Amino acid sequence: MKIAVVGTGYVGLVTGTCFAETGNIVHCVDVDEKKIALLKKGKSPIYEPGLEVLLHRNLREKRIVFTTDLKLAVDKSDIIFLALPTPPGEDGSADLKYILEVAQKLATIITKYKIIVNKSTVPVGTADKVTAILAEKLPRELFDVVSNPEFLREGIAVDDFLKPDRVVIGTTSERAKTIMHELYQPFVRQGNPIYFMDERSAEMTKYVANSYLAMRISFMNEVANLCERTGANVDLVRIGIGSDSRIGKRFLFPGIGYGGSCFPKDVKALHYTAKANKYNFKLLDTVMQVNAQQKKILFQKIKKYYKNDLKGKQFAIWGLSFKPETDDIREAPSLELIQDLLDAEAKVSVYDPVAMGNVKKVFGSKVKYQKNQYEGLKNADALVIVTEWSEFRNPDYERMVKYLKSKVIFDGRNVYSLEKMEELGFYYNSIGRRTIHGKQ
Ligand SMILES: NC(=O)C1=CN([C@@H]2O[C@H](COP(=O)(O)OP(=O)(O)OC[C@H]3O[C@@H](n4cnc5c(N)ncnc54)[C@H](O)[C@@H]3O)[C@@H](O)[C@H]2O)C=CC1
Ligand SMILES: O=C(O)[C@H]1O[C@H](OP(=O)(O)OP(=O)(O)OC[C@H]2O[C@@H](n3ccc(=O)[nH]c3=O)[C@H](O)[C@@H]2O)[C@H](O)[C@@H](O)[C@@H]1O
Repeated sequence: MKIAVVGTGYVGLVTGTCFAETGNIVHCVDVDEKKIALLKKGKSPIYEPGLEVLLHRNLREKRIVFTTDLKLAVDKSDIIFLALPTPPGEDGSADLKYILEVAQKLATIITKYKIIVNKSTVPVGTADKVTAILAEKLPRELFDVVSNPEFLREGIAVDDFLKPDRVVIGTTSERAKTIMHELYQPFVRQGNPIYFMDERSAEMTKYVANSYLAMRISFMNEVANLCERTGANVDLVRIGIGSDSRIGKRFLFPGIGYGGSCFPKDVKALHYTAKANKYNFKLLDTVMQVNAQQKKILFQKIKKYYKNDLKGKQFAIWGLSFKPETDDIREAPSLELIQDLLDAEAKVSVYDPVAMGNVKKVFGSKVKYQKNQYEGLKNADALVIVTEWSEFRNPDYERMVKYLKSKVIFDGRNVYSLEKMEELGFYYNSIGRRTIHGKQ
């Protein structure tokens, strides 16, 4: 099949590459010339495990083409995916300007039947808005607008796209349904379902999935805070409840709040949709409040330990991205923590396997960037673990003990067992578990 993907960010690039991988001819379009130049050379502008291998293969086989020319891509394709940003506006609503601008352009380019697919996360009613824009200039039989939300996670995006738990397709057009069904067949061969529904329900499904997951995290963060106050261990509670198949084991990890480009913005956007429809969605308010509070939890623990005097104290931070296996720092808890530490006149040195370049763009020379995880520990008053990268899980404890000025760890991700920390004599303060006071 012939496909265009407009927008080559996290979603567009993975979508385009995976469609090419199943034999389709894909034209990927972006307005960012630098990105397109890199991609033409087979270099991914984002860190996403496994992506570059597929990119190289499909470039070599000429199944994927990168261009800044929207008309060329549309002329060569039958299905046009929109994988454009939908950032939050001032009021929390999803800003649709990128989608609607491209829809205006498509209305002047399309000359034969095309399916326009909203891959971006867009509020209920967006398919109707795009349809209305196209219908101003085009006869109705020349296009269908489909909602096909994406559920991939960064860091495991290729796998998620190639083997989705389900594919959701919102369309009431039989013609579009048949084509979309054929396109997605290679991805659901293991028996995972394609759910066809109307456009509005598909649009709503995406926001509800993200908001529900965000709610689970906020719920577990509150449980963790209560566990700390009652002497229970949240990790044991998590295992205890997760084995109930009605609850499930996944996405119950407490931490320092959800970040990333999607949960924060999508919860806000659903909240806005509720408000716009005169519905007071109380749970969503709480999900956001709890998350904002949880993002401060490590800083509060640190402040308490040092009795509010952080001036001149030196902290080594491990992990900056909003989660492991990505260089994405959008809404990452690390950013807020670093800013709070700097405001308190502490010294901060950081290490992350892939996200340091992005953090440098935010903090410049205000913090020290270390070439490995141990360097920053030299003379540091404490280690602070913010992102649970695998390489932090089984570290060289001897070096840690040797380098750190004091054996103090604040762990926002429960990376170490309490027994190990006790054995090594660390002061160890984690989330939802008792504090180990250690031997200094
Ligand atoms: N990042 C993620 O893991 C997921 C994101 N989504 C949704 O997918 C959408 C896209 O998200 P990301 O890929 O993360 O965004 P992104 O910001 O990484 O990529 C968007 C791309 O669109 C390009 N662009 C902007 N205007 C353009 C135009 N007029 N023509 C062509 N290209 C243009 C930008 O240059 C950029 O490369 C959002 O609605 C997001 O909520 C959905 C599922 C997962
Ligand atoms: O719409 C999107 O963009 C995507 O948003 C999330 O994916 P992503 O943001 O890549 O990352 P997640 O793995 O969901 O993690 C989000 C945040 O929640 C936190 N988290 C996750 C799981 C958990 O148990 N506890 C927890 O605190 C992570 O640390 C991270 O900050 C969803 O999981 C995807 O299904 C969705 O497609």
